[in-house]
Amino acid sequence: MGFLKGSLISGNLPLTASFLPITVFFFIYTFIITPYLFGPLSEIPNAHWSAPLSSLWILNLRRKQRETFAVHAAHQRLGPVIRLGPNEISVNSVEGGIRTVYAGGYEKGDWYKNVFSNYGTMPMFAMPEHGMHSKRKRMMSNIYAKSTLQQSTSLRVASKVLLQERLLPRLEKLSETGDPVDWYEVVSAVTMDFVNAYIFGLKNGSDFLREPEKCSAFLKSYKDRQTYTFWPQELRGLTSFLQRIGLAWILVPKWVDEANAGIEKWVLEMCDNAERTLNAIEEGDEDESSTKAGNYPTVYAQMRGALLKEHSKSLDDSTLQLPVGETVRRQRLEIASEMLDHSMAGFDTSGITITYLTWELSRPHNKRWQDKLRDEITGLDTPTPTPKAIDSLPILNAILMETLRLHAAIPGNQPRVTPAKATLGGSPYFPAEIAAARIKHTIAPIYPDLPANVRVNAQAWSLHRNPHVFTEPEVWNPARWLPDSSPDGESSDEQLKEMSRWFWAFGSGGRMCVGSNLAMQEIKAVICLVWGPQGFETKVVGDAGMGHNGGYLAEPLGDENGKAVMLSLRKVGGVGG
Ligand code: HEM
Repeated sequence: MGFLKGSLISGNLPLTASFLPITVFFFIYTFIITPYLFGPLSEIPNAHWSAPLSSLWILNLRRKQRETFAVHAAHQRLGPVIRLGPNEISVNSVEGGIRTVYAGGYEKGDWYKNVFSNYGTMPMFAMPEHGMHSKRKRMMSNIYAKSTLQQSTSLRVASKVLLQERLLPRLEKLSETGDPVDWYEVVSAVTMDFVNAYIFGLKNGSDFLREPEKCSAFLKSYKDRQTYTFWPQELRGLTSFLQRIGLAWILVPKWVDEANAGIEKWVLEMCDNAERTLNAIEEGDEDESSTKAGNYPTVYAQMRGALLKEHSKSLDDSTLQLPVGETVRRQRLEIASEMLDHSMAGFDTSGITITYLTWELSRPHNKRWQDKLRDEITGLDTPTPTPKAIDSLPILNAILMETLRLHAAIPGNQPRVTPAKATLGGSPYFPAEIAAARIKHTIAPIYPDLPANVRVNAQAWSLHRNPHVFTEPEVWNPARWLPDSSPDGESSDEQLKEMSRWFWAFGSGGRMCVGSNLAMQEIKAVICLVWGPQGFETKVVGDAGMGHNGGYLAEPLGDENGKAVMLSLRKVGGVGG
């Protein structure tokens, strides 16, 4: 036996010795040499030395919400197309970049679906594929068109009530006490009430402006949840596995689910209230007076009507038609999921924008812009100008555009997935001016075709900081958005055109923000109130919390007390205009 054992062991040795180097070489070749040198993405510069081998580097940054800055630094070092992981790249150019990736063909994939579904059903923002998405978008686009918004009686009335009767008295009271004002919290209340008034009608929406404690509690729980989206979004498999064995709480605490359920319950109540308003109108108990009072649930009614139309069109036999109430009841959660998304997508992005805009305007070195803005708005000669009149103010527009550029509320990556036979676009034969632009890093180099299912990202943070398009990109300078033919302007028509091509605060293509016109109208109306004829002089008294979050959203990080920017308000305008 001893002999047999000995011979077996000694007989194995040469075999292991000859296989070991081959196995090691095989592994090195497959998992290190190939991804580095021969893989389809191997020509693209690596943002980190480990990028061809593993996603750990980028995942770690995402978990800490510091990705935006690291990716930007890599683009500055390595050019407009970089590799973030074995199967992931980032682009930072218009030609050979966002123009191709976001024009259609590249789908959203599961990244959005994994966290932006509500009540177990997807709103259009989360829909992975073009077909179902474009059908839904067609249903909703018209009510968010600029002309619809400017002419909406319900929105005009709601806007007047919110600004004149709720925001103004609150700001006046705060200015009288002389206490520093937590501005991010105040504007989050305005933007939440505003978007909800358009979706559900004034009386059915939120009333955070008059219920500051409720607003504070909501904001805290809404923000605290945010960091936990990393797990289902980036590591779906692991999160689902832990869910199946009842251990999901290791990654995502139970209170996060409870907070999500609380938001769903709240939005469902607003939907049910909106439904009651519509029923009252349909039954003749309420008439156009509900519109006159700002109570018409415009967005809710649009989706409900579109789904009812779709339902009746889908039936060959009209006798199969269900009563309206029953059809709506069956579609209750589908409508609520879409409304929840618009409410949440609308309030925080606009609130973040107004917060950064106010911060910039209230810093001592930007005082001249605050003065110019006040002069421009008071020139309108009415405390309640129409949205059209407000929209025509060039300095106001320049201040807002510059804020959306430097402090885009969604500056982070917007992932898409390559289809089969994907390319980043561009032509291998480029004329002299394109070659010159290429040298300046404004156009991506041409890389070979990309394989299917590669994650491709772009981020507004980097697109908005291209020094060849935006001179001194880190400086907040509204003058760049004004033509050099105007007294305060700096840019030629050509420069203005080029900056607009690179402006990406609302994304681009078929998945571009549906609420951009609402956001612009609402933000401009708030600015007109704060610095208009009834308005205030604002100064920063504390801004340690104004650092940007480096994740998908860029809300201010907050100081040790969670405060973003503290302002002093001094009433300088006349009461009642
Ligand atoms: C300053 C304010 C806003 C900014 C900066 C902003 C930005 C964006 C961006 C960048 C996207 C594309 C995101 C992606 O593909 O990952 C988007 C989509 C979207 N936004 Fe906004 N947004 C703002 C206000 C609003 C408002 C007020 C609403 C309310 C209706 C809204 C509703 C939506 C919806 C529903 C989508 C998804 C569109 C689709 O899937 O086709 N947003 N937004």
